[in-house]
Amino acid sequence: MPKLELLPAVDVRDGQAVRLVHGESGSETSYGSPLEAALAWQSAGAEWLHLVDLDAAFGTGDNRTLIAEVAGAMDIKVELSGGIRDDASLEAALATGCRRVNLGTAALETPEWVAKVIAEHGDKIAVGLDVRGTTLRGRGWTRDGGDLYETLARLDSEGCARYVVTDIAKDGTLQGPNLGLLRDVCAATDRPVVASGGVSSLDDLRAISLLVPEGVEGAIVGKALYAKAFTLEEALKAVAA
Ligand SMILES: O=C(O)c1ccccc1NCC(=O)[C@H](O)[C@H](O)COP(=O)(O)O
Repeated sequence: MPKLELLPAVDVRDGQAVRLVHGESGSETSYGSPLEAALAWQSAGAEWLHLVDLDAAFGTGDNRTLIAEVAGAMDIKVELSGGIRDDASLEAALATGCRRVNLGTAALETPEWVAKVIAEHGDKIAVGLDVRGTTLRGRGWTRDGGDLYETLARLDSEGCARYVVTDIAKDGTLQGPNLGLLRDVCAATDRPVVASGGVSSLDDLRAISLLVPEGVEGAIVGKALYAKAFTLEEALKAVAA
């Protein structure tokens, strides 16, 4: 059985690595230099980095230069998220050398464009399904954007390669992942799913690992690492078994 991939998160707001609670603008705790954080996860053995431009997601500017600098400094695979909504932002994201990008708002607001870029870029495109209940949220998770399962069916039919699934109610709370949601999404699609939001302990990661046979491929870990609930080395060991 393949092991669960771990993606330590670096979310960037106003040039700083931050953690939010429920993804809400204004709830951030700052953790300093994004580059230092990313290099620390890389040194600790990460194979992936989940890198988010929160200002681009919220429409409060962007950290494009810094994001490119961080992505460019990584020897590991980078998943880039936040505010990628048109040809220019997609081009800039892919030009960082990242392995793949997450589209969120665009999948809700400009489905034709998303279908086109999925056809052009294949598995370089993942779609972030960020939900409250089963309602998708866009624009930095501030606006409702339709039904999760209807959108999933549409994206599946367009050939979307992978989904990053976040329960916003869990994100940044250290309350544990929504395993039921992950199971339900895996049952609704044959594409790999990356779990995001709420991981608080090594047991949470072991519980997500048990969903690998159902289709969960990876888990994004943010707050738990910054709060030192466990180290990345411990997390990698926990999912290696
Ligand atoms: O990814 C986005 O585009 C995004 C937009 C608006 C608010 C938050 C956003 N992402 C947050 C993340 O991807 C978190 O890093 C991730 O869910 C980790 O959560 P946690 O382990 O609970 O800190």
